[in-house]
Amino acid sequence: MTVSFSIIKEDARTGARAGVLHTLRGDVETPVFMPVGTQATVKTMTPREVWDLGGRLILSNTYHLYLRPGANLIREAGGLHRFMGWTGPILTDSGGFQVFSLASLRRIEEEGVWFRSHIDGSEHFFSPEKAMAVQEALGSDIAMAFDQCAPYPCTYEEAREAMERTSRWALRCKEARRREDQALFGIVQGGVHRDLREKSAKDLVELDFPGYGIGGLSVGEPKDIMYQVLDYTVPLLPREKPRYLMGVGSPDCLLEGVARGVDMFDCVLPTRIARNGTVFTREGKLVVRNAEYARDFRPLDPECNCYTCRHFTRAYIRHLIKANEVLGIRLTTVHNLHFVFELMRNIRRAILEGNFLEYKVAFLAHWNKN
Ligand SMILES: CNc1nc2c(CCNC[C@]34C[C@H]5C[C@H](C[C@H](C5)C3)C4)c3nc(N)[nH]c(=O)c3cc2[nH]1
Ligand SMILES: [Zn+2]
Repeated sequence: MTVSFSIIKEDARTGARAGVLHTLRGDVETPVFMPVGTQATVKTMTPREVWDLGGRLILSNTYHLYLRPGANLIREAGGLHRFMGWTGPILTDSGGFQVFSLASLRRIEEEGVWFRSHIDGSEHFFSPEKAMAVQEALGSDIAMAFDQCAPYPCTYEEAREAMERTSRWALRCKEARRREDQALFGIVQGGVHRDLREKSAKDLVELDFPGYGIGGLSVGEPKDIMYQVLDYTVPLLPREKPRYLMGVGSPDCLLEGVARGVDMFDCVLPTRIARNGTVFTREGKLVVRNAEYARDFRPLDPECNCYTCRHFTRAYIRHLIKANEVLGIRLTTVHNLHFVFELMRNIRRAILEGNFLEYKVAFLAHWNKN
């Protein structure tokens, strides 16, 4: 068995659950936030720093690594874990989302997708079989099925077509599997249409995957629409299997997703906004590069005990960022990753202690204050 999931505690008043994802490279406590390592690195962080901050399961990407440095090179390096020096479990997204969002799309056919690389414009073809071959070359512990994520907004027909193709492609991914040491998760599509989500979940549950991605969300729809879709989609999935809400999210979305029974999340936000000088604090976001912090000698977040907040001030970090000193975005990244990992630790503890609802209400009261 490559990946299995144990539920430790289910919350009495919400859909939240605390669990453990068992992988061949170690156990991961859930709910879990996966930092994103787009090009085989969590930007500006060493693997040791990600681990020490609490990162246990990181996310990398088929599309990017296929284009550069190439799947065969990483296979020759002994796989992605050895290539990037990460000994914990890795989840790779299939490239379905990126091909539709990053590359300049050429043509979608039943067979697969022709696209032009966002790097040099060269032409490529991706299919369920190709996406599985690349993920097997990378050697990730969890591979995501090659899917078609419908844009938002889109017509009912577009959402139906993308969902039905995703179901057919999920079967092809399952049939293309060659590695016994890699788990394959299916991805539920269906846009914001309940009947399409029900059909997608039915198709995928019949294929009996060890875990399920919830795709097609966080694509520009209002948050309350995303929460409504989760309200009726999560219950369609097997209770004993992990649910992964793809591309989510900010602290409020993490709390709302956990409350609806989501176990796994990934988002570029914490690391991406850190690189442009914005950090998470208990009271919401703080843009430390702004002039108002030039003589502010307090830590980024007075309530935070991360390395950055224990040793440096807003004034110093602002100076580094304005001076384009690399240390600046390293310090904001350390803080943001610590903030999100600490949030997930607090969420899990609150579920285990039975006061998750109170924790969620209290956190959001501060977070939405300004
Ligand atoms: C943001 N909203 C959102 N994301 C989504 C993703 C990508 C998840 N993150 C992986 C990713 C995506 C990019 C950026 C980084 C690195 C790498 C390329 C892998 C994270 C999705 N991925 C797939 N396969 N299918 C979806 O429906 C989907 C929907 C999303 N909605
Ligand atoms: Zn901090």
